[in-house]
Amino acid sequence: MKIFSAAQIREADAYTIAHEPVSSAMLMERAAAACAGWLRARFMADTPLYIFCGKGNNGGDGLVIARLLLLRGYNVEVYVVHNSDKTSADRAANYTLLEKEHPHLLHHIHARHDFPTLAPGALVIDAIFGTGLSRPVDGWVAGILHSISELKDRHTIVAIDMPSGVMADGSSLHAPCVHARYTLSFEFYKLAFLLPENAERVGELHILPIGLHPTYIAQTTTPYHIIDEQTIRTIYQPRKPFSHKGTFGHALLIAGSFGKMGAAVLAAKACLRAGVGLLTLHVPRCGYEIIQSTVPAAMCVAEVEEQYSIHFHEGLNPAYKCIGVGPGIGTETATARSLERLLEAVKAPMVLDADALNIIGTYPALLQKVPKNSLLTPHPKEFERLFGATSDDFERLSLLGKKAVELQLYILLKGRYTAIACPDGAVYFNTTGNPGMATGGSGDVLTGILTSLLAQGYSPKAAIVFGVWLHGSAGDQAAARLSEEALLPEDIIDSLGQVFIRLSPDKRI
Ligand SMILES: NC(=O)C1=CN([C@@H]2O[C@H](COP(=O)(O)OP(=O)(O)OC[C@H]3O[C@@H](n4cnc5c(N)ncnc54)[C@H](OP(=O)(O)O)[C@@H]3O)[C@@H](O)[C@H]2O)[C@@H](O)CC1
Ligand SMILES: [K+]
Repeated sequence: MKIFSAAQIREADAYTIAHEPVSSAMLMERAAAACAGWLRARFMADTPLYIFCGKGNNGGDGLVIARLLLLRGYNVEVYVVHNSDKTSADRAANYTLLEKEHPHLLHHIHARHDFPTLAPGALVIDAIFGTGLSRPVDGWVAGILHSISELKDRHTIVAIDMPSGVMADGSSLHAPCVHARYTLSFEFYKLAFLLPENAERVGELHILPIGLHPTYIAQTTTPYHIIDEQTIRTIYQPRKPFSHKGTFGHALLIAGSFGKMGAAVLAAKACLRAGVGLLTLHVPRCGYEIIQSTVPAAMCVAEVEEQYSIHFHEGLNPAYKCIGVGPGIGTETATARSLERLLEAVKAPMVLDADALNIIGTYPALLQKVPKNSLLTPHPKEFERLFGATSDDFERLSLLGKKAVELQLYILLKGRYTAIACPDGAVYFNTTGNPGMATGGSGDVLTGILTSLLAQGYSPKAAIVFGVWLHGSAGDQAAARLSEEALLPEDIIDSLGQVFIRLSPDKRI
């Protein structure tokens, strides 16, 4: 699913009006009807409802929502926020319509002291600004956004299309914004919704389809995409009946050290469950019995070195189709030296995570030695160590994209919506996964999955997009069974099977 900019959304709007028998007023009606339907399904007609409307089309949506809910007997008051002397035509027409039928329900806000006192338990609809916001809000209008946000703990705030004050395509980190409990947005995710700095403002996000023209959507390019199940189904390759273990590749995982063998065990189990044909683990001496007894399906190469692996660049089996390195290996100087030699020796794309990334953070010259098209999986702190600090999430996203192109690597940035930046400039956001997965070990599971998919012959782009989605989906399956609180990385591994079954329904017994 594509993520469009505010300008492209306006074009989609205009294209739909030009190519379908629908006027801009009808499109507004459609958008408002989708919101009214959503609200009616969740809130009773006697809920006191306050709708704050701006002077643009977002305000127009608010006025139509008011009219539609009044028709259903809802208890509505409308407050027009006079943020501008100008108004849009569709908004003006809907204002006239409402004024004719319900003049006593219309109120006007020209200053902060015009803000009303709300009845207890009220529902507040924020339809002040949407995708047309062109600059940070200031003055008394900023005060109104503030007054709405202050209601958050006592009232339910629902933002229409965007929480007012949030810019669709740029940072509004320090700008006054409405903090909504729910955001009902039309047709597309907006880039701003996917970045952590807006999490508290957007609240629970619902995307409501309003039938924008499919041709415009298909023809228009954007670097930003949401990973959806439809895309995953085109990537996933079900197994053929005459397959054998050689068909699914031989992976090497370099993981674990004294006190961190759990990382190796988790990565190994995930690698196997994600379908690799053969798996070898390279561990220090202290890990040998652990691996042999907990992951019997894997082969194990143990070093003479007791606590840390420092010779993993030596004697690499040419049969390895993919090497994953990092979980729990530690950051000893000798380990770093071995990593450098490994990076010099290997030409095929690898998976680098955790301590491998921390080592590269300490010796940044190593970045240039990472084989092209490798997968790097930093969390935000590791990302900062690798590429430096940024002042907001938009700047960080742009740095992520820039580095992926410059270094010709796939770099993902872990988060609620993990972002995957590709060497061709595309960025994919993943929506699967849940806060239960924010546990030590969850990243090791991802490393195992990615190494497995690369070894099986998935292209680096297919492997990272599929792998991140799979990891999140398995986490969601596990959380549904066990709760987010009780979720352990092992449960993500155990749920991988259910996700594969979901992808290939014909395999169900
Ligand atoms: N295709 C779709 O998805 C559909 C979209 N639809 C809806 O249209 C919405 C977009 O409408 P839009 O373009 O009229 O812009 P909108 O968000 O109402 O803001 C414009 C107002 O903001 C003002 N303003 C701006 N910055 C300001 C500031 N800093 N401080 C103060 N004022 C500021 C600006 O004032 P001006 O700059 O003119 O003085 C003007 O009054 C979209 O979000 C969705 O809700 C549906 O109806 C149909 C299908
Ligand atoms: K809004």
